[in-house]
Amino acid sequence: MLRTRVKICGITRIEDAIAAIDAGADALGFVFYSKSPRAVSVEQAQSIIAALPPFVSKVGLFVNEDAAFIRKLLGLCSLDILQFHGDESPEFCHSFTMPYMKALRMREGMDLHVAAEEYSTARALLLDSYKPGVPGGTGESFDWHRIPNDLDIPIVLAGGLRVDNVAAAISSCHPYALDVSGGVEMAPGIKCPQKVTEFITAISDADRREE
Ligand SMILES: O=C(O)c1ccccc1N[C@@H]1O[C@H](COP(=O)(O)O)[C@@H](O)[C@H]1O
Repeated sequence: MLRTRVKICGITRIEDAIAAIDAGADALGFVFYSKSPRAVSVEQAQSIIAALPPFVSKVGLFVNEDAAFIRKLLGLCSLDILQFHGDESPEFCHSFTMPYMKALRMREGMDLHVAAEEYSTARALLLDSYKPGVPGGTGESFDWHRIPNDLDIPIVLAGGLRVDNVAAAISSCHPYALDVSGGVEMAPGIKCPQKVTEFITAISDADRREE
């Protein structure tokens, strides 16, 4: 059975991180973007990461951040992969010699074949909804049928995912992974363990149905 991976983004508390891992999350996202309600400080991320068991991917999310800040952070926090959620160029994303995903907001006219070529050094493209002036965490989904099925790069699907739409998301575009933030929260930055569990269970159920 092909298993759709799960990233729970916007982790701000140790207990939420552990609950997500216990529920089966593959990756946890730490938002280093000060304008987000889910932003974490370097110290906060350090203490959460220090409490995690092995074999869970730690993702650092940035929006048009200074290279110097990112480099300094990489020396302080043990991250596994970077998520660039702004207008970062392929050269910028690649310059940290770390695995990275490039988030693309699905504005009209977005050509994913061109983007996949541009960001050919990315480990995945993360596709999110486009909302003018909001870089991410919009809670809104987009038309998943816009994703071509012949892309040569893993797709991480994001934007407005919830327990009641993950099955449709998986059957429409068979992404490598789903990334959720707002859909599993009880308040911005505070995850709801029950929603996280239901979300991951719904993914496993959908994967089984896709067999
Ligand atoms: O989570 C945020 O606050 C955030 C802020 C700025 C850029 C990206 C952000 N999160 C990412 O947004 C998408 C969708 O989130 P949601 O499920 O619709 O709330 C996801 O990739 C998060 O990693």
